[in-house]
Amino acid sequence: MHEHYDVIIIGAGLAGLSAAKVLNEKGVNFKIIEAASRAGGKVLSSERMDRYFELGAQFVNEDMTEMTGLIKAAGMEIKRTDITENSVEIDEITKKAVDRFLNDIQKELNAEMKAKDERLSNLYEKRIKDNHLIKIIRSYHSELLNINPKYLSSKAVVDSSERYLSKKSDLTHQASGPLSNLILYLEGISQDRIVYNEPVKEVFETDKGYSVRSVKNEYKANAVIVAIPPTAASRIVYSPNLKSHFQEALNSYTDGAIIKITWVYEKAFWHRYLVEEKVKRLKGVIYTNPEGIAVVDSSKAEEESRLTMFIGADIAKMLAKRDKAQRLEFALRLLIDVFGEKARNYVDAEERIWVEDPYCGGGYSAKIHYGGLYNAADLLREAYHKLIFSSSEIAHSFPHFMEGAVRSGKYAANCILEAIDGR
Ligand SMILES: Cc1cc2nc3c(=O)[nH]c(=O)nc-3n(C[C@H](O)[C@H](O)[C@H](O)COP(=O)(O)OP(=O)(O)OC[C@H]3O[C@@H](n4cnc5c(N)ncnc54)[C@H](O)[C@@H]3O)c2cc1C
Repeated sequence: MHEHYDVIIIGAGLAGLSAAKVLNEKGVNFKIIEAASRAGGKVLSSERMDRYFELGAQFVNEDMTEMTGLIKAAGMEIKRTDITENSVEIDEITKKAVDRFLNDIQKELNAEMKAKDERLSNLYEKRIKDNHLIKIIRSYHSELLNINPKYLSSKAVVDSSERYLSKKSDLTHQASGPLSNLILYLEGISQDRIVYNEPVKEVFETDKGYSVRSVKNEYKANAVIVAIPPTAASRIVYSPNLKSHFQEALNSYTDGAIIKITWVYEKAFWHRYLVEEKVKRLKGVIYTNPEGIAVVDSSKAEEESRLTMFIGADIAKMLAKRDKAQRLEFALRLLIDVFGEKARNYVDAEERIWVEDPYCGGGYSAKIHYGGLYNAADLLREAYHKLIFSSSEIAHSFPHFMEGAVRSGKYAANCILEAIDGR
């Protein structure tokens, strides 16, 4: 006999754990089925005796109220990232500031992106004459969207950027301690109702509800929340009615690719950098060659000095195949090109390759490819009978961020509560 649950949640990332928190408050009998041996998904801290690194998500801002609330509930504070108004992003080749330029061009492009769907790269390659500027924009998009812009739907990109409901940068704040504390806090709420190491393979609608089959077990429930990235969800087998309703929307997404490397230094040598004959503080470096790499000052105010490099899209896929020493040397060489040999004198470093992670989507998040349904998120976030999808990608607000995942999980749980008995 299989135990019958009110709700099965597939995935114990932030979306799934946040959905579980709502269901727990309403006394619902639920179970979470997680593919990996740990909860948290793309939130992952590596902790050592003397320091920790955030290997996945790290930054928040003050408009991300669900996340700031959870960080405090988990016993931590919100700390400022050590960047100032005066900080700039520079282009590695021309050594000119690029962030203002990128903002201006983005506003112009957004209007055109909305009008007609195109491959994102076509949009600016047709309109911008300067090849170097094209490279900067391509590099910027490859890192930020972690997919080569030639594969992406421009309309979907602008649609999700409009759902980022903040005028502030997403880098301004961080938790005072490891985000794994937040995951532990949420896991504690669901306690023994999470099973690990059980990738879900099949979801079938039956006369009595749903049958969810993992690699080891079959679970029965009245309702299901599929709280995993849409690309991971597209690899599950569904009963014919679910397949015909959702599969096209799920197949509209493509996985990202990202590698994150963080170095710790004794001194923040990037605090005094000559940009266009003025000493500026660097907030990030956009490299134009190779494409798709950005570096940010990830230090927290009054804490040790850190630089974090994000390597996105094609270059991330290429570097993922090299061994660790080769990859770190390649990344370090880029820092040395910009900052000189002092970049070599780091005291500690940590990397994480997310590329081709089968369950977390490979990058910051999955994105809608050109030719897919640009409004796939709208379809996926509406319940069909008693099944609903949830993930940072499809959130109404702050998609692709932790905040979006939490909001999406809460929203999905409330929809399902309504569907099962109006609680
Ligand atoms: C390097 C990196 C840096 C980032 N930086 C930031 C940042 O600074 N700020 C920010 O806000 N966001 C950041 N993000 C994005 C943020 O991590 C995500 O938006 C958020 O964590 C996604 O949560 P989720 O629950 O939607 O999905 P996930 O975290 O992907 O969780 C999905 C869960 O479902 C499980 N799963 C998948 N398939 C199955 C299956 N078939 N059966 C069972 N379980 C399954 C997975 O194992 C995983 O545990 C970053 C991401 C990365 C990778």
